Amino acid sequence: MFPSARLLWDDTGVKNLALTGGIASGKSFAADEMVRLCARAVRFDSDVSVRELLRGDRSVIEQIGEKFGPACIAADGQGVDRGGLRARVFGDAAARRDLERLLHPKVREECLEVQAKAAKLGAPLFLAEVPLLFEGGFDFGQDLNLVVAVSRETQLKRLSARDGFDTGLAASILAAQLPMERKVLLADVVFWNEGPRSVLTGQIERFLHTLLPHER
Ligand SMILES: CC(C)(COP(=O)(O)OP(=O)(O)OC[C@H]1O[C@@H](n2cnc3c(N)ncnc32)[C@H](O)[C@@H]1O)[C@@H](O)C(=O)NCCC(=O)NCCS
Ligand SMILES: Nc1ncnc2c1ncn2[C@@H]1O[C@H](COP(=O)(O)OP(=O)(O)OP(=O)(O)O)[C@@H](O)[C@H]1O
Repeated sequence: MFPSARLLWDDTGVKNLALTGGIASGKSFAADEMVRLCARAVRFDSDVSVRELLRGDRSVIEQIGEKFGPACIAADGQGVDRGGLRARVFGDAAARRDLERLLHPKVREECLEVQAKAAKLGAPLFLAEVPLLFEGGFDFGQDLNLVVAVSRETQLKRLSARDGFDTGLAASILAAQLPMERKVLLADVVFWNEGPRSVLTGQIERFLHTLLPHER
């Protein structure tokens, strides 16, 4: 059965959605729009979870210092220097996998906690943004995998406008991710974000209207 068929008929319980895409494809914008359009939705953002671990989890910070060196620790020693760590892991696949092994179980644990809270609250929707959903086999029993997709050209343009990364770094981050075409094939639902923001908003409005016709 097409996975969304059950969701469309079943009006009870929280609908669990995973949202992914490539770097700078528009995941955060799409998630912002989903929670704006569905006020009772509960959201979890893996990138925010990672940032909190890198800022405040003493054991994570110490292990990163030991594994990847002092250039990855902030000058005041209070957290991880994300720029330093980015430069370290996107040039070295083994280091990146090591970092993922340290962080991903913690991110998933937090995701499951927020998901349990959403169910307890009786939220209609739980939305988890997981950039490496397919690469990492991230599974929280989601009903649907949503992908926000753009062409590589647009992705690189938006990434460089937002973060100012040089082309070498941008290419190595993209090389660490499944190609967008693969993500699109693995998706249950694709949002195409090549056009203006209003076009993505329109796609999300229609999707939510179909999934949750009684929710505003
Ligand atoms: C390398 C780090 C320090 C860079 O931090 P920064 O603040 O610049 O980026 P941020 O965390 O906001 O991630 C931005 C985007 O980069 C891409 N990205 C991040 N980590 C990875 C990775 N391991 N592999 C491929 N792409 C990645 C994703 O598209 C993500 O949405 C940070 O991304 C990190 O610790 N990554 C490892 C943890 C991880 O795998 N995170 C992905 C979600 S679980
Ligand atoms: N349709 C659009 N038109 C123009 N700019 C856009 C559009 N959608 C998103 N952007 C811009 O592109 C950049 C990337 O979008 P966003 O941060 O939502 O992507 P992301 O997938 O969450 O990124 P990351 O992988 O780094 O977490 C941002 O600067 C955002 O404002």
